[in-house]
Amino acid sequence: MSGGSERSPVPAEDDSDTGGLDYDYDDDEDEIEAFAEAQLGGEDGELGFNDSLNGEVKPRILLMGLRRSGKSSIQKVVFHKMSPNETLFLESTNKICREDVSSSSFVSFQIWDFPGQIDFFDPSFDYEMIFRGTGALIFVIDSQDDYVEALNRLHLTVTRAYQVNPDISFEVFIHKVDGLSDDHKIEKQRDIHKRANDDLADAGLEKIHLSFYLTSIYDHSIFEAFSKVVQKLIPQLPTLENLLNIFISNSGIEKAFLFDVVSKIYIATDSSPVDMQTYELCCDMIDVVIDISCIYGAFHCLDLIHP
Ligand SMILES: Nc1nc2c(ncn2[C@@H]2O[C@H](COP(=O)(O)OP(=O)(O)OP(=O)(O)O)[C@@H](O)[C@H]2O)c(=O)[nH]1
Repeated sequence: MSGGSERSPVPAEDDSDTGGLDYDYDDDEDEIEAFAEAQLGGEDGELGFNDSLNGEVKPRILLMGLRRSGKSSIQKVVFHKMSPNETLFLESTNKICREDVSSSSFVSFQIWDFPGQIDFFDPSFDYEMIFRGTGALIFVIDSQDDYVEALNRLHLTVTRAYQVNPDISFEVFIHKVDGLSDDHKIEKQRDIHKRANDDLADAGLEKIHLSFYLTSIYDHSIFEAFSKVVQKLIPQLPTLENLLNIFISNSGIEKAFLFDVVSKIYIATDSSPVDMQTYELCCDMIDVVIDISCIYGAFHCLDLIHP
């Protein structure tokens, strides 16, 4: 997670990095900080999440997990095009960061990035307010670390969140799997899946559904996983899938994705299974398009329009 001072809106010139594509990252860090201080300090419990967010309600995605599990790296790599190696220099975050992601009518949500060390179950911290407006909760587990504590924390987080809002999608990212062999990955996933579900069953909460993903910022797995999380927040998904089915059956095209170009999240695909290699190929092609449009694209067009 980046230090709080680094979480500033993307500067204007960054538009050129995306070929002038419109991407609105709107950080209201001061508001969040004020909220967190108010909540954690217990001095001003009246400041609520929705009060400070200029009235607009977007689906909220929470990024939670222990310290150094990789939450901020995920956000930076997926939404800020940071190179994975640069995340090595990210500082630990000590406050909640909210980010608005609005690049199209389908991709419009907020990401709330929680510092690992925060005790949001502190009685003075209004977690009900947090979970009430949440669409998806991503819990990040560092697969290269001992995950017993992470699983305890996952259980606590999920059960509390479910009590407040049973409609939340619970997504578990078994993260940093780049350091593991294929066999080891499957083994870890199986173990984490079993332990997490056993914990829920012991608490009589087997109706809570957890989705698991093996992720790494060093390959496309993080983009694929985030795509699936975001898709669950898009009410028009069945319609989009149908349209893509019609498209491939009438065009002879093998596979179709509807992409959010800037983040490389795919918003929908036809109903045939997703093959990682095809997805990666499409992502690479998008990078080429972005690079070329940076050189020849909208930026220069704007020069022509407004000389
Ligand atoms: N190998 C590997 N390292 C990763 C991956 N994702 C993140 N990291 C590294 O994990 C470290 C911690 O990442 P952060 O993003 O700062 O973790 P965080 O969960 O935001 O940490 P806090 O701010 O303390 O809560 C950094 O050194 C990252 O480079 C990954 O997929 N694979």
